[in-house]
This record gives sequence, C-alpha cells and structure tokens, in this order.
Amino acid sequence: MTDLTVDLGNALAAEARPGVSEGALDRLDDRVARAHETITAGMAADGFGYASLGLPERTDPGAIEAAVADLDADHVLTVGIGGSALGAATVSAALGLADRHHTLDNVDPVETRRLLDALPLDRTTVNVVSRSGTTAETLANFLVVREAMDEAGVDWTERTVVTTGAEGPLRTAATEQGLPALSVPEGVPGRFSALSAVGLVPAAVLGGDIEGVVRGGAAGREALLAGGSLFDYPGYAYGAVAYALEQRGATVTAMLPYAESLEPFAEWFAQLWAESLGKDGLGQTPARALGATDQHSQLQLYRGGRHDKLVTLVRPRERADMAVPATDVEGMSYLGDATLGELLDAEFEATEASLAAADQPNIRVELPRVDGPGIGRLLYEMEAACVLAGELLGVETFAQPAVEWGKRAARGLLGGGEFPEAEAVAEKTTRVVGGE
Ligand SMILES: O=P(O)(O)OC[C@H]1O[C@H](O)[C@H](O)[C@@H](O)[C@@H]1O
Repeated sequence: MTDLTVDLGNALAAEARPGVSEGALDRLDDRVARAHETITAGMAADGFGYASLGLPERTDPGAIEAAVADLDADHVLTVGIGGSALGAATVSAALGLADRHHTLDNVDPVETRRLLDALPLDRTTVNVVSRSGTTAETLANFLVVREAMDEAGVDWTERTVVTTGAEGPLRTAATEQGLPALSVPEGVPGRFSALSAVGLVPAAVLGGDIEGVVRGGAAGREALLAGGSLFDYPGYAYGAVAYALEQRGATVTAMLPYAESLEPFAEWFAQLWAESLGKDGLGQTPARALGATDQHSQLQLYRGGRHDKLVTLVRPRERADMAVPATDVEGMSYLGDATLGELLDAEFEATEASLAAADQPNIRVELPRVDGPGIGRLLYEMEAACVLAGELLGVETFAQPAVEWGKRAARGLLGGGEFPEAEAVAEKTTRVVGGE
C-alpha cells in the first residue's frame, strides 16, 4: 500500500455511539458530490481559500531553494505565529529537522531569551513569516531577534529571509533592507499555506526534501480531482464522517498520531479545524495528543468519558526501527523479542480496539512513511477534509472573525490605533476571590 488511507470502520453506527450508518453515508455522499463541485469550481477560479487546494501546482520548490541558497546555516529560527509557524514546524519535524528548526510563536520573554541564548546566532537563519505583515507578536519578536543579533556582532540582514503578503510593514522592511523575500500566495489563508514557502522555507534552508513534500501534496490534489465521493477520496471520507459525527454529538476531535515526528501535525490540525470550522455555534473542539505517551494520560477520558469525541489515530506503515535487547529478567523477557516499533504498533492497535470496545468512535489514518511525500499528502488531505466539512456545515471556512476581534483589541490596548474592541477590555465583569 503506497497511499494514504482512512479507515472509517470504527465510526460506523454498528460499532460506535455516536456513529454513522451505511445509509446515512450514502445520503451524505450526494451532498459530498455537490460540495465537490463547489470546491473544484473554487479551485479552478483560484477563489479565496479554495486556491489553497491548488497550491501543490503553484509551489515551485526549486524557486524556494534558489531564494534561500545563500543562507548557509545550521539552524533556522522561525518568527511567526499560527498558520505562519505550525505548517513549517510540521514539515520540518516530518523531515527529521526538528532539532535544527526552532520557532518563536509566543511573546514569552523567558522563552525568547532562552532560545536566543541557546542558538549560535552566527549560524542561524532568521525566517520571519506573516501573511498580513501586521501581527504584533511576530513583529515584536523580529525586532528583539534583530537586536540580539546586532549585540552578538552578527549582521542580521545577511541571515534573514521574509515570507509575507504583497503589502504591509514586513514587506516594506524586507524591501528596505534588501532581504530575500518570498510571498504568501494570493487567496491562501495562513492555516492552509503549509504547502507554500510558508511551510517550506526552513526545510529548504536545512536541505530537507521539500520537493517530496510538494509531490505528496500534488498526489493528494490529483486524487481529489479524480474523486468526488467519500467512498473513494480519503480526505473526503475523513471530512464527511467528522461532519456527520459532529452533527451527532461528537463535538470534540482528538488527534492522536503514533510518531513523535507527527506531534506538530496535531498542533497544525488543531488550528486548521478550530479556526476554519468553529463558527455559528458549530465545530469540533480539537484536542492534541501523542501515542503512545498519552495512552497513559488522556486515554482514560477518551475511552471512559462522554461519547462526545472522535479520536483519530494516525501512523506510518513503515518506520526506522530499533530492537529491544533480550533479557531473562522475569516480567521483562517478553519485550526482548520485540522492537520499539512493534511495541508502538501493538499499542496503536490496542488503543484502537479499546476505544471500539467502548463504542467510542475512532478513525484510523495511515500513511506510507513520515517523509516528504507522506507529510505533503497528509497535510493536503486534511485540508481537503476541512474544506469539505466547512461546505457541509455551511460555515465560512476561510474567515476567522473571532480571532481578528482579539487582535484588534490587543493592538488598541498597546496604542497601535483606535480600535473599539479595546474598550471591551475595560468593561470586563470582575468578581475576584482571594488576595487582599
Ligand atoms: O500570518 P499572520 O498574518 O501573521 O497571521 C498569523 C495568524 O494570525 C491570526 O491569529 C489568524 O487568525 C491566523 O489564522 C494566522 O495564522
């Protein structure tokens, strides 16, 4: 099996509560076919948001590699947030570059100081990413990093690459300083931009297989265009069943990859799903987990708690493995015949079966390997799933008005302009317990 697969067996009504009956799936597939027409028409017209699903065709890995060719570095420090950070972290981790790709996606002074002290700044590329070019956290961190490089005697203008929209303060700064600058593609919201320069620049600087990532995305796009049914396109199968379960009460979605290198993927997925679908009183609340670690922390809830969750178990079919040394110590000797990978796979299957035995709906997603093509395909199909779920829910998948509200309020508080949202902060109701 060389492709990504989605196994819905444990989400069927015969197996799970809530679950989706075969009859309901048949009826849903008519709606999927209509949504597919909207999606493919949007892709063909490069419509806002839908253009994201055309990215594998538009992204030129060679051009990205050429743009960063002069940035010789051992480490990359990405300064960005949300969609301008999580896709790149996901791609880098899948390509085995997590130790060399660091992210400043918060304005916690303690963490910023720690990272700047730890990195060899003269061997670090600063990768500043903001679609809007106006995100306060990103701009503030960029200014802090620049100063730290100045203080370390490093010319930051020689070590910085910018990815941003056509206009905005970041574009202006890049032009003024003559920095290499890539573009966030038109019509692509940040959380859907992983398969563009936004997600690929750090790996390109560090010599990762970004061509493979784009190839994986392109395979997902080809399969989407050839499909149109939840019964033949895995991304649609996932999106349609997630939607159907949400409608039946699974208002939480727990993403549980069984590979450390996919841990950032769960974080990326959380933003994709929450910001795209959390509207009009609808949407599933994402929970981030990691197998097998969280079997020993969250699994009790997933199995024994309310029937309000969909659990998605993700694993590669192949991975590098490591033998567990033989021993005749009683109680440990059974492990000596196994490998760590076999143990992880056994835990994956045991968890899946334990959820099924408790009638808790779960879906299995498998990819061939965690590598460039594997992660490209996974990101693409989850984006397609999300776009489909948005069509079925009838929400504005590509907007994020609630987040924008908070951004305006924060800017107003910092004196960054007149924003009525800032007034709401003063209107907060307080009823404090504790303190003098
Ligand atoms: O890329 P930027 O414009 O800096 O935006 C970064 C993030 O900011 C906001 O919080 C948006 O809601 C996110 O969708 C976006 O990914």
